[in-house]
Amino acid sequence: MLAYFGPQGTFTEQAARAFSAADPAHDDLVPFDTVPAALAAARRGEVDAACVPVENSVEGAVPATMDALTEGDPLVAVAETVLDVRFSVLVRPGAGEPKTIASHPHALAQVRHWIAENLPTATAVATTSTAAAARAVLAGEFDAAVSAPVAVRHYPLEVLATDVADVRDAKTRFLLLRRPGPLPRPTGHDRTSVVVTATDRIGALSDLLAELALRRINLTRIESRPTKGRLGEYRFYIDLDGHAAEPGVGDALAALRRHCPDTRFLGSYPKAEPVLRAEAGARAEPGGSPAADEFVAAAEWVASLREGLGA
Ligand SMILES: O=C(O)C(=O)C[C@]1(C(=O)O)C=C[C@@H](O)C=C1
Repeated sequence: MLAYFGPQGTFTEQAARAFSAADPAHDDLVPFDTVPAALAAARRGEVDAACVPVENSVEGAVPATMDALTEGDPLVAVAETVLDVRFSVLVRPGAGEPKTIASHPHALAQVRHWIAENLPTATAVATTSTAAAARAVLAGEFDAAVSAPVAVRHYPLEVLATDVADVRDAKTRFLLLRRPGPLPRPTGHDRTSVVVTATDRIGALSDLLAELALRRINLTRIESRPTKGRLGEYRFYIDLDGHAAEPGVGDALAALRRHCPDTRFLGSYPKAEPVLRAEAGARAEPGGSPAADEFVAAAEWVASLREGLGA
């Protein structure tokens, strides 16, 4: 069973269907109304895995996911997928000019200009998800919903506009998370995610990042969120190229853990779009760690010293 951030008709449901198509073990999809609820079901073992959004190319990180990943028992990502995001605006059949337009805050932020141009008098209202907005429009709570195009299959509404997006080629990345277990096998196009809390001292963050640079590991994303403890104390969510099974990445993870004992591993998993990232100039070589051979050779050398076989 696979939990997803629902209800039915969210973009996350589409992502969950992509994961389920790739792995027939996930043929039973169960919607949850919030990201924390979907992740909690995976933590309790009620479902095998949970699918949640993690970042959008226009609006950035999904804070609900970031917070829920560090609160409670660990979960690790085993796969990711990226979806194109374009919206449909749905209304009740025969309704007049919408006075209210509802959606997930990330979705509203991606159609702000469209609303200003096409429904200038409508008030935007936040709902828990794009599909929750469609459900609320059906119930008469709001007049229009900014939804995933598939939502109209689940809710008998009329399509006022399709292909709505202020930014062309917007994309959202989704993770498939489960309780810690054997890692997916390295593919040569992997990503590793980790959360660290940097202590409040000069150079703390730079020291952490230097551990990656020294090992020639490409950092693909860094986001911060407050720890919610002291003002000014932050967690850093780090994505890097490579797999924990690779010597250089494993070595870097150990170094991060030495700096920061509450480092939380969030998984090593195949990248959804290795070619696009490479084209963007993030890195030319496939595989996580260009220096993998050097790490193996150096570790073998140290092992031989310890055995008294080398110098
Ligand atoms: O509400 C949904 O349909 C979702 O799946 C969530 C979400 C998001 O969190 O960004 C996913 C993709 C879109 O960017 C808008 C909303």
